[in-house]
Amino acid sequence: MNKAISLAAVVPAAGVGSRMGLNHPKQYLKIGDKTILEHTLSKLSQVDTINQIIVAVSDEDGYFENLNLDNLNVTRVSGGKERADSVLNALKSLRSNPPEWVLVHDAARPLVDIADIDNLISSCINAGEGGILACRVKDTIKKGNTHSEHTVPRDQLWQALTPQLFPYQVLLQSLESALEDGALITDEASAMERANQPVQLVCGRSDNIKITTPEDHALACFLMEQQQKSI
Ligand SMILES: Nc1ccn([C@@H]2O[C@H](COP(=O)(O)OP(=O)(O)OP(=O)(O)O)[C@@H](O)[C@H]2O)c(=O)n1
Ligand SMILES: C[C@](O)(CO)[C@H](O)COP(=O)(O)O
Repeated sequence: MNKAISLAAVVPAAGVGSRMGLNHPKQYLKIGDKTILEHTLSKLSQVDTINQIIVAVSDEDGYFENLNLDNLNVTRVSGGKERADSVLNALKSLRSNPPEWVLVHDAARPLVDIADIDNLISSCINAGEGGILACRVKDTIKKGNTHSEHTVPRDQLWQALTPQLFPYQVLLQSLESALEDGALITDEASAMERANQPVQLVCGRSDNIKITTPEDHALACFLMEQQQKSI
């Protein structure tokens, strides 16, 4: 259990899911009886340390209002063109009553383990610096486009996951500055690295997959079934 801290969760959920190839955003695909987004919000709502949940949703999204959020304390804000824009919009919405810390978690990662989230929060709060869930790569990694140029040494390679947890003001400033400069920001850690801020790598489960392509959805359905059996 983490001591009482001021921690807000931000859930970027404004993507179109183009790689999933559907006629609706992938976060509304079902896994069992709930949508991916409902699963993700339900997971975050079970983390005692999280005081509020801000979800960035496209203004054109007609699905969110039909979700069964079981009276979850969730606030909707507008998404943006890219994931980083959606996250920044959500961060700006917190300026009037800023939290100390903010945890950003992809809507598309419903399988996240609550124990991993608690571990990330403990690691960051105890160290006084931000960090991300990550897992070491398990395969041999090749560099190249359609032909292998060479094998990349993998002893220091990690796959970045979410949640990613950082001090709120520092993340807001770092992300705002990065986007103003036109930097390519695909996760919060890259904005923090750009600002020379520390980013801890906290080991997380590799089944915390981001549901991106059709085969990910099939795998997620199996994994969620296994997860629910173990509760
Ligand atoms: N403009 C965007 C783009 C993405 N996301 C969110 O960021 C998370 C990770 O992004 P990704 O997996 O790339 O989702 P999509 O952008 O929807 O997928 P694709 O790139 O295949 O279109 C998702 O929860 C997605 O909803 C967002 O909030 N706003
Ligand atoms: C944030 C992230 O999930 C970490 O791996 C990833 O960068 C999101 O990338 P995407 O292209 O927006 O899915």
